[in-house]
Amino acid sequence: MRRAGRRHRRRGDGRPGPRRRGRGEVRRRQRHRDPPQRDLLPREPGHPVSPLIVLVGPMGVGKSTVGHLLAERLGVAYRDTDDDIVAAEGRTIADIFVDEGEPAFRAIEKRAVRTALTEHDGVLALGGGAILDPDTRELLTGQRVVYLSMQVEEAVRRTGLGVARPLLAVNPRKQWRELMEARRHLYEEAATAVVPTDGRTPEEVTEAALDALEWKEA
Ligand SMILES: Nc1ncnc2c1ncn2[C@@H]1O[C@H](COP(=O)(O)OP(=O)(O)OP(=O)(O)O)[C@@H](O)[C@H]1O
Ligand SMILES: O=C(O)C1=C[C@@H](O)[C@@H](O)[C@H](O)C1
Ligand SMILES: [Mg+2]
Repeated sequence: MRRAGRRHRRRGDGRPGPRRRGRGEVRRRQRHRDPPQRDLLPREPGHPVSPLIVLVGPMGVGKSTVGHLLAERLGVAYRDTDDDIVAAEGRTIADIFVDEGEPAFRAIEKRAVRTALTEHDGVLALGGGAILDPDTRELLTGQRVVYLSMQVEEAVRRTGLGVARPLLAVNPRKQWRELMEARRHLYEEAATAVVPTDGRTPEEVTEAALDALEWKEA
């Protein structure tokens, strides 16, 4: 994990490749290069697909808001695994929790994340708890993962008491702290870059993420 200044391996399609942890690889700085223009690039059949950016972070941190802004800036599509689940299941996430419980939701989520990681080549936001799954964490190795972080006061401001977030339905401040104690290190370990969002507008967070990825010119 690092906060800025990463270097990325480049691959043949003119965009930076995902982070790899091998030795002896060739890396070049991304700064001052053209922003990715996925839609303009011809892709051979069978070309492996992976997201340009994967956004992780807790509920309400701004993954959807910033994800859309990033996608617009980079000229790529936005996708969100929570939305995929709702569309595929035909019911809300809160309803899935109530009807089937959290373990069943996590199983659905794990499949949704795996699918999205192999189908989507834009900005992909994962549900806040997706990081809990060890297989998902393994799949994130080698991806360009941006962890959007925030402190508890900001979290309470942004999430409130909304029933749409079942894990924060009762005593959100305490529940959020407990969730983060269990998850913070997982987000950090998966992250290529950590972008604090406290006191920043969505536009400022977007700039900070592009900066951390050395895509300031996008
Ligand atoms: N940088 C920001 N500053 C202030 N408010 C923000 C910021 N980013 C997002 N918000 C607001 O916080 C709320 C949550 O944002 P958003 O839905 O994008 O978070 P999320 O991470 O996608 O949440 P979830 O995990 O529930 O999908 C929204 O009301 C949004 O307008
Ligand atoms: O943090 C979590 O565990 C969750 C976050 C949301 O994105 C949803 O995936 C769901 O509400 C669970
Ligand atoms: Mg969201």
